[in-house]
Amino acid sequence: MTQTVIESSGLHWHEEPSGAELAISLGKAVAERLQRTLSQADSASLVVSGGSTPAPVFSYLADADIDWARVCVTLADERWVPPGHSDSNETLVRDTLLQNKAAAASFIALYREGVSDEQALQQIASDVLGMQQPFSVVMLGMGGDGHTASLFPDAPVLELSTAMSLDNDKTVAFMNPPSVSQRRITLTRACLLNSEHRFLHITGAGKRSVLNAALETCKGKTYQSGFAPVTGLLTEQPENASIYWSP
Ligand SMILES: O=C1O[C@H](COP(=O)(O)O)[C@@H](O)[C@H](O)[C@H]1O
Repeated sequence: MTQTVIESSGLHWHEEPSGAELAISLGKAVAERLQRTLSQADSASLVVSGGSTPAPVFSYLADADIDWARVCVTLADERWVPPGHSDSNETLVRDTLLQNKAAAASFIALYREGVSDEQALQQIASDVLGMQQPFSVVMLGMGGDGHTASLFPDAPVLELSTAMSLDNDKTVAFMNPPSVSQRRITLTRACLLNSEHRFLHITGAGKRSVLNAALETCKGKTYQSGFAPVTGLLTEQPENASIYWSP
């Protein structure tokens, strides 16, 4: 593994030659962080992302020797589709992470059925805030447009600015970015930043360029309108954030 510190931001960059090796390095780092919390507290909390990138890390973690019965897992964001749908992040997590040893972990779903939006937001906030705080580990991904979780750059201005505001005391928010077909629900930036450590997991030259351009634009400054949302999860307490990348 190659490890460097990005000079302009102080962020730690970890690089492996392949996605399979990256999944192992990242899986080990996440497992160590969970163990660290479990050695100091009754329970640990793990926030994970969905999409196409994290499946190999989830499979690694599913076999990790951790007291999973003391770990609670939730999602950074969800597509508003029921479990079982091919786009459901919950389904990905259940099929890849919550297997084998990790099947003993508890899971808080973001998708809720049969309740109003307001009730869903209240229930999720209450469940998520019941997890070990600050979160032991937050695992983030990034889309080619610079979104992370479901904090999309093209979301309606008020939705995005509220979800990104550090003065926002809401835990979770609905997002309606026109670039994607489904409505989204996401943990807010303030909620995600309340974490011991954030790992950003990205692969491919394209995403590396997007991230580098985003970091160059923001120059380590706190998030403001016009910056790629992903930077808002990296430039605050950069010592508590690491980027894991492979081609
Ligand atoms: O839609 C989403 O996109 C991001 C990135 O996904 P990827 O497929 O490009 O890895 C993901 O982190 C997020 O959880 C997901 O809902």
